[in-house]
Amino acid sequence: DPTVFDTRFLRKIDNLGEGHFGKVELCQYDPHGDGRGELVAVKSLKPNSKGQLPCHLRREIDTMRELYHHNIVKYKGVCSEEGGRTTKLIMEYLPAGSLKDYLPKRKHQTDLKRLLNYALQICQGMDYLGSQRFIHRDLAARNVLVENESTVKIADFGLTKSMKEDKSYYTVKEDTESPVFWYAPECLVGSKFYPASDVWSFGVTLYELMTYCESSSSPEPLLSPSEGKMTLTRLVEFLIDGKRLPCPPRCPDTVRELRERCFCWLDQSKST
Ligand SMILES: Nc1n[nH]c2ccc(-c3ccc(NS(=O)(=O)c4cccc(Cl)c4)cc3)cc12
Repeated sequence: DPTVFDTRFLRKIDNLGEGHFGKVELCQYDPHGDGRGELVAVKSLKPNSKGQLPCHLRREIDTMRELYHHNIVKYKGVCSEEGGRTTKLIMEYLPAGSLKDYLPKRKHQTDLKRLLNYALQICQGMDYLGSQRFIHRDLAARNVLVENESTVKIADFGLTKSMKEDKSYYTVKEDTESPVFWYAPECLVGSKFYPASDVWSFGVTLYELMTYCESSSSPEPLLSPSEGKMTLTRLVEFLIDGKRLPCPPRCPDTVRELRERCFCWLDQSKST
C-alpha cells in the first residue's frame, strides 16, 4: 500500500512550521537507503500535546484522504509508530513554502495580476472544500503553499470540520488555538462556523496577499487598539462596531469591494 510509510525510512531534514500542539517537518523517505528517496512533509503531534488528542490528527488525516483538487496540498499517506499509538500525516512537499514565507521575498517579482491569480486559486480550492461540506476554519496566508509562480495550494486541515447533513453550520466545543484575527464575529461570539466564516477568513487572507504578507502589516498588531493588548472582547466590540482591517495601500477598487463583501457580517442568528 503506497499510502503506508515505514517510520524506519523517514529521516528528518528540517522544520516547516509548528502550531500549539503539532509540528510539520521536512523529511526524506528513503526505503532503499541510497539517499535518493523522495522529500515529504510530515505532520505530527508534539510530545507535550496533552490538550490536542491524537483523534484530532486522526480526523485531519481522514479529511485529507477525501480531498482531491489542484489547489489543495496532496495527501500521501500515514506513518504509524508504537503500535499505532502515534500516527504521522505524510503530505507532498512544496519547496517554496507558504505565501507568508514566499511573498515578502518576491515582492518585486509579483505584480497585482499574479496576486489576484493566487486569490482566485484559493477561492477555487475553498469552493471545492465547501462542495465537500467542509469548513476549513484556519484559512490564512501561512496555510497557503506555493507550488510555483502560478499555482498555490491550501494546506493544514487541523481545524477543518465537516457539516452534518441537516446543518448549515458547525458549533465548535473546544476552541483550542483559534486564529481569532482571521475569524468572523459569529465565530468569536457563538463558536458557530458557517461556510461564510471561511469567506471572512478569505477576506483577511486577501488583505495579507495585498500587503505581500509583510509582518509589519500582519492582521494581529493592526487590529489591536493602540492602548494595550487586544482581548477577545475588544476584538468583538471592534468588529461589531463595524471597524475592519485597514484597506491596503494602492488597493484597486475591485479588490476593495471584494474585501467589503467578504467582511459583510451576515447576522447568522437571523438566517438560521
Ligand atoms: N512546504 C510544505 N510542503 N508541504 C507542506 C505541508 C504543510 C505545510 C505547513 C502547513 C501549515 C503550516 N502552518 S503553521 O502555522 O506552521 C501550523 C499550524 C497548525 C499546526 C501546525 Cl503543525 C502548523 C506550516 C507548514 C508546509 C508544507
